[in-house]
Parts: sequence; structure tokens; C-alpha cells
Amino acid sequence: FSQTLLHAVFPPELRFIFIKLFQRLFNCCSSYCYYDITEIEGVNTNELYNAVQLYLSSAASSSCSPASSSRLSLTRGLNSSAITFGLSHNDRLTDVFNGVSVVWEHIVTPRQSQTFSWRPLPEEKRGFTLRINKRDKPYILESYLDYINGKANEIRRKNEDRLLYTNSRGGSLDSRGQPWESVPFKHPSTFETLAMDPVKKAEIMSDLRDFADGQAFYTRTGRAWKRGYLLYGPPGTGKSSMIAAMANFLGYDIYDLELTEVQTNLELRKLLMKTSSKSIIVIEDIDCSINLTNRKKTNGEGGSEMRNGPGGLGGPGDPENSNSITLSGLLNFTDGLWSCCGSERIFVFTTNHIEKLDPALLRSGRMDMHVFMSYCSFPSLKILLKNYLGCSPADVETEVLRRLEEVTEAAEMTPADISEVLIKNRRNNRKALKELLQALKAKAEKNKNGLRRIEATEEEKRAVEGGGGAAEERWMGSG
Ligand SMILES: Nc1ncnc2c1ncn2[C@@H]1O[C@H](COP(=O)(O)OP(=O)(O)OP(=O)(O)O)[C@@H](O)[C@H]1O
Ligand SMILES: [Mg+2]
Repeated sequence: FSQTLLHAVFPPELRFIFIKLFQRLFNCCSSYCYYDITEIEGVNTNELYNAVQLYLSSAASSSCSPASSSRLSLTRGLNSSAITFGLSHNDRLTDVFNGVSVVWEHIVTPRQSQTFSWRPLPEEKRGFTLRINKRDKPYILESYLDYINGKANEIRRKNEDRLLYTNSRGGSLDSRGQPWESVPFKHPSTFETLAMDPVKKAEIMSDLRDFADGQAFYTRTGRAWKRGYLLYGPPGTGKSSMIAAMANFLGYDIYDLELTEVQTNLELRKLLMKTSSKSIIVIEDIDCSINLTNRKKTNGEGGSEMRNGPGGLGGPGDPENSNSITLSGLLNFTDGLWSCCGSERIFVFTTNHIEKLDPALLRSGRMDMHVFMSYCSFPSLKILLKNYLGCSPADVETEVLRRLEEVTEAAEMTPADISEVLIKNRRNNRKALKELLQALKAKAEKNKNGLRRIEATEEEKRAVEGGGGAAEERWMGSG
């Protein structure tokens, strides 16, 4: 009514002045500040609007959040499994940040006249209005907006498909100048499904969590924000599954580096520079893919060890090493100055033969955590039973469980072998358990016999050597 009255009584110029005056008067009396964040600013989309929308959707949906609202809108994007909550049109939501209460209002008004634009504008004008108490504004506004941006990025990363990158095209670049090719990463392995010692698992999970939350720690201690894992153990013990679980746990992308496709140290460095933050850089079977003789060869030529000093092997001024890929080039890749060109990255190397690795790769500080992925233990077996047969220890007969426990360690079967037996019989739990027990027993028996045979051969060998030694002694004595 007041608007109609305004329209009727005052000409447009006067009306404008009147409204301005009224607003100023209102602002003076009000104890609040208001900030409008519109969806489209000029012709550009306002990034802050999208961030606020994402942030409020998470604040509104989480029941433990201090945010509260009586009405929410629900949306689901095409091909997305996530449902997002949002504020309904012209609805309000209260949020609390650092003990300060603020109010968000989502304002939707029809766009009156379609002004000329190169890009068609939506018919509705949408925006958020943030209301903060004037006395709180100096303390929270900036940090609150930073916090919202951070949270929105986090949610975006979680909702998006993560990517698995590979450098399979060798040194060549794609049309956008990228050396990495990517596919959506959909590996379903998680720490829940991963069969391994629960204590070790919890340790790794808390290490990863500390790493992801550790920005302040790494800045304070002057360390580059990266971490190295070496996963070793026999084939089929879950090294690759562990990497997938790590990526799913942290929401990071994976760069699967195929070292055999990389020709030079320089190329390796370029690949590194094109990786993004919040990623896991993986080199599988490191003992097979890096030509360790490279290093030995340079050693033989008498230069390598000396150059290993502050100048750095494979460093920028090292023309010889930039012609081929060397172990030192790889160490530089994980450790050197270039390794810090991004942040929040995890390097994971896997190997079946840790004893074949160069000690330089194992020295402390280089790979922060060495994780031995072992044969299936009884606690791991229980996880596999749950995964494949859906049965907890309480569902299995005590006698069967006891016999399983007896033979598991001695059988030295990998989780992959056990999974095979369980998958084959997954429709019949009884049969699965029976076959598993048989397989474990057979393997344990075989190991025992094998061990006996080895012991016998060693004894024989010792006897022969002993005899030889005595003969030698006799010979020396006679001389
Ligand atoms: N610890 C485990 N927990 C759950 N499943 C496992 C585990 N280990 C192996 N598996 C199963 O066995 C399959 C092979 O495991 P994975 O590829 O992770 O082994 P790996 O240690 O990487 O072997 P390799 O050394 O040959 O690369 C996986 O698909 C997974 O289903
Ligand atoms: Mg593997």
C-alpha cells in the first residue's frame, strides 16, 4: 500500500530521494548491518553467492548445527546422489559463528524489466542478505566470510566426483597442455571394508586426519605440507585397496604415476608441477618401475654420491641427470624444493619387495610411514566375513570360529585369496565357511611341510659345510 501511495503521490525523482532518506534514517536507528550478496553482479556470477548457498545448505541439513530454520527447500541435481538443502524463497536462517548470532535471508524477487545483456538473465533476482549486529561486525565479518568460503570448497570437493589421473600418454600433452589424463574415480574401497589389523588401521586413519587438518602445524614448524607412505607386502594384501580407501577417506584426487612412461627427471618435475593440491600421488611397484642401476651407473662414473650434497642430484643445474630418469630424480620429486609447488599432498609408494629398495628411499623423513600389509590375520578375517557374507562373529558357530582362529595365522593366505573363496560361495554362508576352513587348513599344512623341507635341507647343508670345514681344518693342521 505504501509503495502504491509513493507511486501515486511523488514523481520518480522525488520518490528516489524519499526512499534514500528513509533508508538512511532506518540505518541510523537500527542496531544491525545488512549485506546483500546477489546471485549475479553485473554480468558475472557472484562466486560468494554460490559459496553461501552451499554453506547454508550444509548448515541447514546438519541436525547438530546451530543453524535453525523452520522451512527448507530440497533439491537434487541431475546424476547426483546428494540431496541439497536450501533456504526457501524469502525465508530466514539463524547461524552462530564464534558465539555471535547472525541471520541470513534468501530474497527472491521477479526481475522487472529485462535489461539489455549479452547473456540472458534469469527471470528472478536472487540474493542473500546477511544481518549482523553492528557491534559484532568488526570482529566477525571477514573471518566469517573466509570460513564460509573454506566450508563451501570442502563441500564442493565432497560432492564432486574425484578424479584418477594417469600419465599414460608419455611425455605428450593434450589439447589443453595437460600431461595428465583423467577419469572419474569410483573405487568403492574404504577403511571399513579394508581388512587389516584394527589398531594399525586406526593409527593410519588418525595420521591422515591429522595431516588433512594440519595446515597450521605445518606452517608453524616450517615443514612442507606433504606426507609420504610406503606400503609394502606380498601381492593381494590390499596395498592398492588402501590407496583407494585413503582417497575416499580424505576426498582427494589420485595421480597414478607410471614411471616407465617418464623419460627424464625434467619430465617428472613437469608432471609434478601439474598436479593439484589435496591429492595422492602414487607410484606402484616402485622396485619394478625405477631403474635402480641408473644410480649405480652414475656412482660408477664417480659423480653421483658427491652430487648428492646440497647441489642436489637431478637439480636444475644438473644436465646429465635431466637426460634420463634416476632414483635421485625421483627423490627430488618427493623431497626437493619442487615437491612443495603445491600443498597438502600425499606420496604413496608401493612395493612387494622392500628389501630391493635403495636405502636412500627408506631413510627416515623421506617416507614418513612404512606400512606392512601382511597376510590375513584373524581380526582381518572377521572383517572379510562381514564384507562378503554379512555375518558378524556372533553369527558364526563358536566351534567354527575357534578352528578358523587356529589356522588363519599359519595359513598365510592373503586377503585376496580369502576373498576369492568367499565370493565363490557368497550365497551359502555355511558352505563358504566350510570351504574357507578347508582352504586355510590345506594351506597351513602345506606351509608346515614346506618349512620342514627347508629345515631339513638347511640341516643337510650345515652338515656338508661342517664336514667340509673339518676337512679344511685337518688340511690346514697338516700344513
Ligand atoms: N586388506 C584387504 N582388505 C579387503 N580386501 C582386500 C584386501 N587385500 C586384498 N583385497 C582384495 O583383493 C583384491 C586385490 O587387492 P589389491 O589390489 O589391493 O592388492 P595389492 O596389495 O595392491 O596387490 P599387488 O601387490 O599385486 O598390487 C582387491 O580387489 C580386494 O578386493
Ligand atoms: Mg596393487
